[in-house]
Amino acid sequence: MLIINCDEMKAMDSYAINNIGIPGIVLMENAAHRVLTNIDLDNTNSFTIVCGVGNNGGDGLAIARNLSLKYKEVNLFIIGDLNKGTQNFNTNLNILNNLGVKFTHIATDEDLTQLKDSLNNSDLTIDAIFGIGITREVGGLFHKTIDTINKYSTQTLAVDIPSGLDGNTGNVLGISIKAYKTITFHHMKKGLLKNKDCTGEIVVEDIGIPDKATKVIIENNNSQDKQST
Ligand SMILES: NC(=O)C1=CN([C@@H]2O[C@H](COP(=O)(O)OP(=O)(O)OC[C@H]3O[C@@H](n4cnc5c(N)ncnc54)[C@H](O)[C@@H]3O)[C@@H](O)[C@H]2O)[C@@H](O)CC1
Ligand SMILES: [K+]
Repeated sequence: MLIINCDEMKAMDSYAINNIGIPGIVLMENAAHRVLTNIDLDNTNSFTIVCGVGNNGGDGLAIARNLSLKYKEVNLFIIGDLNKGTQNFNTNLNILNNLGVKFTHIATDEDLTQLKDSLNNSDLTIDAIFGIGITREVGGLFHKTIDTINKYSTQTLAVDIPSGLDGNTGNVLGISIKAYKTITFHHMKKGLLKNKDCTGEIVVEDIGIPDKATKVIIENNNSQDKQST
């Protein structure tokens, strides 16, 4: 099994998008479908989905759409500055708006009460707050949101990486989602293997990034390592 770090994953995503020409939104849609195949949809009917405003959040929005198209009960929450959404996050949010799928923006502590009620009444929680793009310790309302999810969710499925976990080291950056299952994309990330307490079972899913992207990035890194020794 190939085990990679977050920078390598970002470089592979970028190579697939910019050099091979696969639009990021296609990878995002594939990611959403791969998450869905890991859910027992016959026995899971109500969902709380919590999204950040990066591409991990975009995955969460695509999952929300696909579930609502299957007539599942979806309670969608978004945390973060809505003016700073990534392009693919915004594309998915626009589709949801056009479909009339509503969301709650977690902007104050009071919004956590609604989150708590939703978590108490859902069969499954989907964590799409942060993935490989986490850059610092989790504080403030993000910290409280993750804490609320850990306290009230019956079971939480993490998209790519449990939010708050450092995908390279497995360290908890202040607080982390405790998932029963993590669906990670393309290849295993180093940090996931170091913190089973947060990841639960780990499943690696193919989202359509060609092997060529993996090979080019690994070869580049190997030749840089040789040059620096
Ligand atoms: N690059 C791509 O096109 C693809 C990305 N994918 C998904 O996108 C993820 C990576 O997306 P991004 O690079 O946008 O990063 P993330 O979505 O993981 O996180 C970035 C967002 O989190 C914020 N942030 C980071 N640390 C924070 C902290 N401690 N407190 C508060 N806010 C914080 C950033 O300001 C930014 O808004 C992957 O994990 C995967 O789930 C997949 O959709 C496949 C395609
Ligand atoms: K996540």
